[in-house]
Amino acid sequence: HSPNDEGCKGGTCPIPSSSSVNSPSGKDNESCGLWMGPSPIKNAEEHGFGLGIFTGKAIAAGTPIESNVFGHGEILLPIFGNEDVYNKHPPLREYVWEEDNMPEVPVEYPDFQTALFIPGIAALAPCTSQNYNVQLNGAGTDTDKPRWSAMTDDGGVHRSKHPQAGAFSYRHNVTYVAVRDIAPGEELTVRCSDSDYDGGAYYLSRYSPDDNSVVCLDQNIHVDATVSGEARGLGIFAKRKLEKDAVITSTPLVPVMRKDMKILDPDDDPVNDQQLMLNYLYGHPDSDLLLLPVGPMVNYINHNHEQPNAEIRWHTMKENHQAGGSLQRRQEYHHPELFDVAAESLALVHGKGLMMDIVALRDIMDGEEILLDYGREWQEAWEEHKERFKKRQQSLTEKDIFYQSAEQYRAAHDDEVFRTLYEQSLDPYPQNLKFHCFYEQHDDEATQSGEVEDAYKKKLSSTGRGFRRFSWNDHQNHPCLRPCQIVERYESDEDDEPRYTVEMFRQDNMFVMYYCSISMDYRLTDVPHSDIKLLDMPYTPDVHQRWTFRHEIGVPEGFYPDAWMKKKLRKRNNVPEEDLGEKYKKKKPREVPASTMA
Ligand SMILES: C[S@@+](CC[C@H](N)C(=O)[O-])C[C@H]1O[C@@H](n2cnc3c(N)ncnc32)[C@H](O)[C@@H]1O
Repeated sequence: HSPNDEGCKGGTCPIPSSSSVNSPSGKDNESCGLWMGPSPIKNAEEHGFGLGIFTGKAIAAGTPIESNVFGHGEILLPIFGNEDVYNKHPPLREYVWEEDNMPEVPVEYPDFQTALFIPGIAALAPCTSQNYNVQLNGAGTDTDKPRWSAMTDDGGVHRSKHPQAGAFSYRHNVTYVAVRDIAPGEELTVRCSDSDYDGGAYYLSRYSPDDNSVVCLDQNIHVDATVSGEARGLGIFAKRKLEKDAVITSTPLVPVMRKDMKILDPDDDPVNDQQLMLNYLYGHPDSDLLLLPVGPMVNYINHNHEQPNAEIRWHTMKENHQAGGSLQRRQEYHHPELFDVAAESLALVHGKGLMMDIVALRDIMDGEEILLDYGREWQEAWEEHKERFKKRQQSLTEKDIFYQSAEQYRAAHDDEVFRTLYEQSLDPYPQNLKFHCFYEQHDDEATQSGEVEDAYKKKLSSTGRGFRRFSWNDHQNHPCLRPCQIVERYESDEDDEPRYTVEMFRQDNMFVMYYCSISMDYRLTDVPHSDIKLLDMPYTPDVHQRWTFRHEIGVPEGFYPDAWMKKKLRKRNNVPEEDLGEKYKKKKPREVPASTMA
């Protein structure tokens, strides 16, 4: 890339890697290892809008980013059963990934499409199919098999004992890994199927603590298991002494309408109809507008009603970075003029956003957990939830008491081989678990190549039934995940990993993504143990139960401007049509196209 004049305004210059300024031989930044700032790439490549993430220090190929910088990876918040995220293209669409990057997630909620939201790098960094410098852990080098990985960990809660069950995400520790050496100052770019822009090195030419269009991300905080009262899961901790009024971290916010957090209820299943994501959104009871933090690690911040040590405030921009100032609109994220826009209109605007700061209310000691007060409404809702939970505990069924999620089952039986159908008849698995196998869908291929066995063809034509048989080794890539049952187990000549013969049925098509459906029943041999997953049956995990807690985080009184509040008679201050920012819409595609996509 050649230097681009536009991108250099405001001191953020895309500089070719051969440049002597901030070149790959540049020195590590002493004060900041990872920062967030106006993205030269988004500006120069017209690739979405807003902030990017930059490394202050050299990163060697193979190094995990977030777990290195923050001590832990990001949270994963699936958005279950919300096709509007794709169809209506709200601003949230710019920040989510498609479900097939982690096919075990939509298995939980197969009736409607699921989107994957991971804050931080996954949400903010520009993505490209070539010359990216980081990719998600688990992605491997095989382009047809992204298989992102997240840790699943319920923090020790059980649905029969803990009111926290299902109220926070059990999926976390998602980390990007450098795919090549990355130089100090370089913008992080992530892998996806988008080829509009072909990657290459871009640098934010400076990081200055005085420039508040740039936020240092790792100076003040790290992530660890929460130690705060009734919170469970993870939390954010001070990694040095912070003075009263210090900005601990800042985050861009994405508007979400309250109604969009309602889940389409699948017909027969009594599931919670509020997204888990609601528990991570900020809002006011008298407003339909909710705000989703998309900056790194902020979604881990827990609540303390009596003794918070931090509060949220709107980010302020110094004069030279006020909207319309020296930054290009594509790079200017914080737009205070949105305070005058009505909630429903704001939730349609692309190309503009708002930032909030997490600010110390008092001096905070090194190692203290950062805690916000989620507000009185939240506290009351939580107390009510606990009461309801206690009542429910008096009438628990054995099913609830002895419930074991797939994660809990796996943790207890990690080193066991999988039992075959025959073995299961003597020693069954819990009823809420089901085997799923990765495979390569190849109906078309089989019919076209005439590969289908004669016997099978005959059987199929006479009865319309029968198994299509093949070896798992016939294909290299296995992006599809389907329910399967285990027929046989045997040793392999190649390694110590057991192999299995499994069967998959057409009738299970309704539980899988459409392009993974099969038109005949399959019998696969040689399936390796590592490509078979014991997963929760649809709608059974804690997060989908009606009794789980759902409530947004309350913003302090006065935080929301008047224009965002529900009022019967208020003159709407709508954004003019031409300012909805259509050109800033950026599709966040799947990481790589599944080979079986039509
Ligand atoms: C923004 S998340 C906080 C991060 C969460 N600990 C995690 O690991 O994902 C908010 C949710 O965490 C839980 N939580 C946070 N603080 C809590 C508290 N003081 N008491 C009970 N639950 C809390 C609630 O389930 C709440 O809806």
